[in-house]
Amino acid sequence: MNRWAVSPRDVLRLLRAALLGAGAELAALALMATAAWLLLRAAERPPLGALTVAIVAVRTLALLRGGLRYAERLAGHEVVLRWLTTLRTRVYQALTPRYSGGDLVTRLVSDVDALQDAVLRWLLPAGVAALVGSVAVGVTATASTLAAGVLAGGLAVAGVLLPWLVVRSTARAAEENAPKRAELAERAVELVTGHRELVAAGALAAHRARADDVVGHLVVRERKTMGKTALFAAAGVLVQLGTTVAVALLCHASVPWTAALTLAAMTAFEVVLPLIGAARRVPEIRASATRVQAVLATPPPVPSPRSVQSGHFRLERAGVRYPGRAPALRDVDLDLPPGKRVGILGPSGAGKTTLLRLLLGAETPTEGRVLLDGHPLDEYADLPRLVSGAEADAHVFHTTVRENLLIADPDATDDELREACETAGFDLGLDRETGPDGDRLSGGQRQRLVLARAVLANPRVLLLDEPVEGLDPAHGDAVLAKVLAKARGSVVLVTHRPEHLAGFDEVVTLEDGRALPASAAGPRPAPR
Ligand SMILES: Nc1ncnc2c1ncn2[C@@H]1O[C@H](COP(=O)(O)OP(=O)(O)OP(=O)(O)O)[C@@H](O)[C@H]1O
Repeated sequence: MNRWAVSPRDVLRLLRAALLGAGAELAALALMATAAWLLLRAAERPPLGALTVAIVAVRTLALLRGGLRYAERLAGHEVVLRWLTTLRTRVYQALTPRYSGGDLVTRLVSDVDALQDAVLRWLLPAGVAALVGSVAVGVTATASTLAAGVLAGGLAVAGVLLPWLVVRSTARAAEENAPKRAELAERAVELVTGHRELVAAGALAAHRARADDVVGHLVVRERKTMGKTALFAAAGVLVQLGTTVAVALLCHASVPWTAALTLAAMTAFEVVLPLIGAARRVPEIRASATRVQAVLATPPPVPSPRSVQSGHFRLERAGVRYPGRAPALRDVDLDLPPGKRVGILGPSGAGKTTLLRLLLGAETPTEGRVLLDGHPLDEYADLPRLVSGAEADAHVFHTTVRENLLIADPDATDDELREACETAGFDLGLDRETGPDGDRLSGGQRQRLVLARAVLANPRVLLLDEPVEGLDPAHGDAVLAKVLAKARGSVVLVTHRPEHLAGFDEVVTLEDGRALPASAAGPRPAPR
């Protein structure tokens, strides 16, 4: 099996579908030719016996055409659906470690579906058209090589040149429209997510007008492209007419045989002409295929069997730089053996969350190294079991409080869940619905639910990102003290309040992504 997950059996199945499709179209072609021959031969009033074979052939071919078309649809869909099942599994396996949410769905559903269209609407019809066209040219050659040459030329123009022109013009239009499409997507998202703010500022109409402008621009461009495609399709019909007339004039055979060949030529175009319309989707399919190929080409990180031993983290001159931005973090050294408590201070944007994300393995250092027991973090499959916590953007599942907590400890009893809630200062009932990503909770409740989950998980390395920021100071201090008292291993606490770090083993103060030297960071908190 190759990178595209196409097995030799798939190729055979595809070939079978193409042969069935070609059979159906050839039956249609023969039906037209035989019917024309029959009509004109009947006009010569031959004995009925001379027409019997043709009469039976017309009936047989009509039945055969329908039957073969049905069989071709079945065979074509069978091969595509089987192939897509394997391909989707491969793409999913390659995607899950690298993407999530909408991006994953887009790549998995839209891109792979586009490949289905590539086979059913493009590859199979093109194969069938080539087979039918070749047979039509071959049969015409028995009467006149010149007519056969003209037919071959006409079919090549309608089946190759015109679809290629459509692909070229659609691809160019897509390229030109890409910035406007991106702008439209951005404006649409702004209109939806920022609707309330836009209404409050009285700017909704202006924003909507700008979005309408973009839509108007795109509609004009789309119409132009559609117009061009329609012109190419019309040109295809003209080529069909011209070629058919030429075949009629150039075939020096009996009248019934000439009529049969002429109608056969015309019918051959019926198989080829749909390729012009189908060519419109080629650029889109090509883009999807490139994206799927890129996903499949990069082997997914294979989690090694390495499992955590002592759980000793070490940052060595670690840094993170987002493209086109000043470094979010640089040259940070940190030693975090089991049981050590480290506090992180620093102004907004100093890189505190980025540092936690490095320890979680959610961010890869662009400079330096982040090691766990001496090995890079991506060598561990079970990292989330060791290190977790209450990150600012932790996900709240759309279910009840209980289910959200049980994720941290599936065996916990209701009493244990309540105890964790109490520790985190979270006072809603366990059956309370949380809504999508916790939007039926207040900001503070959401934050404390995430904290209760971290308490319940009780990991060997607990990371807390400003966990009591929304609470009033006295209540926040009490909650934090309880949470820290329950922590069984190392703790890294990001906070704006140095008094939270009393008793911590080390305090790192970040500024512009750098750790300040200890003397510049102010007095160290009292030891525990
Ligand atoms: N995904 C991202 N892409 C680009 N820049 C980012 C990204 N995430 C963070 N940054 C930038 O990196 C810098 C550090 O961000 P970080 O979230 O670590 O700061 P912080 O100290 O946690 O701030 P705060 O106290 O406000 O939460 C900031 O300048 C931020 O704008």
